[in-house]
Amino acid sequence: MTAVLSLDDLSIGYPMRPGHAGHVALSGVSASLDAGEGLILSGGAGSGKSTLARILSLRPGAPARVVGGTGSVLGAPLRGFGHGARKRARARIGYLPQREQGAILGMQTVAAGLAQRVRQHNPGLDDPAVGQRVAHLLDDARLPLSVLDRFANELSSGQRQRVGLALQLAGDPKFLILDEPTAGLDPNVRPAIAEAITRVQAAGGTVLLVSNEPDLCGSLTLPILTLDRGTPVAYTEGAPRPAKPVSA
Ligand SMILES: Nc1ncnc2c1ncn2[C@@H]1O[C@H](COP(=O)(O)OP(=O)(O)OP(=O)(O)O)[C@@H](O)[C@H]1O
Repeated sequence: MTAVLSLDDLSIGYPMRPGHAGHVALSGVSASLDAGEGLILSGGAGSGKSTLARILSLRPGAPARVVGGTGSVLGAPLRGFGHGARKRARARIGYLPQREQGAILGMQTVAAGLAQRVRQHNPGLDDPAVGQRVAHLLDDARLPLSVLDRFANELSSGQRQRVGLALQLAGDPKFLILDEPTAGLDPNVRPAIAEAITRVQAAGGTVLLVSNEPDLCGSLTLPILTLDRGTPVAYTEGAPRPAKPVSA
């Protein structure tokens, strides 16, 4: 079985640009995650967490580049040829970046934004089925139905983050990347995030969570990779996941 995430001595750098010297933001990162597994990335400010999360999302236009080692996500190589494979893999990756809350819906209401995302991933669904899926997504993100006709600027920042989560869950991601999803937000966001992680893993998806928040990380059973100034410095095994109950 191919690993969902495979990193071997990966280094990532920001290229030189006018007025800014290039620099290596991350080096020597190795990791492997199979379907259903997860990892927490922790570390201080500037340790390289968001840089790694962004590269692994395969979103185009990242300012950073892989400058050493090798890596792949959902079978797509992180560097070199493989644009087609990266595009296919990207469609199966959910990525909730840090601080991008304002732009999540464009000029649409929550209902329209979620329905659009559901249709993108399931072109054959009829309107009632799309509506049902949207209602499920709201439930999964612990949002009330009353947010459906709101625009992003009419939501609290915690609600916006949960809408961002629902948008990423709409495609049933095989790999879900959450970058500091609870930082600075109201405590209602935490259970929505923790439940989403557990649900994605239970469905066979893989999760990368960037977080330093003890309450969130402690509520999960995931291993923790700690970075310090661009270098991995510690790895803590996760707690064993509870066995599934055996039905008689
Ligand atoms: N667009 C950029 N251009 C050049 N350097 C950058 C850019 N973005 C981040 N860096 C640098 O890369 C390094 C890692 O930054 P990164 O944002 O990945 O760290 P982080 O661990 O996510 O920090 P935080 O917890 O503050 O979000 C830092 O030295 C940072 O200054």
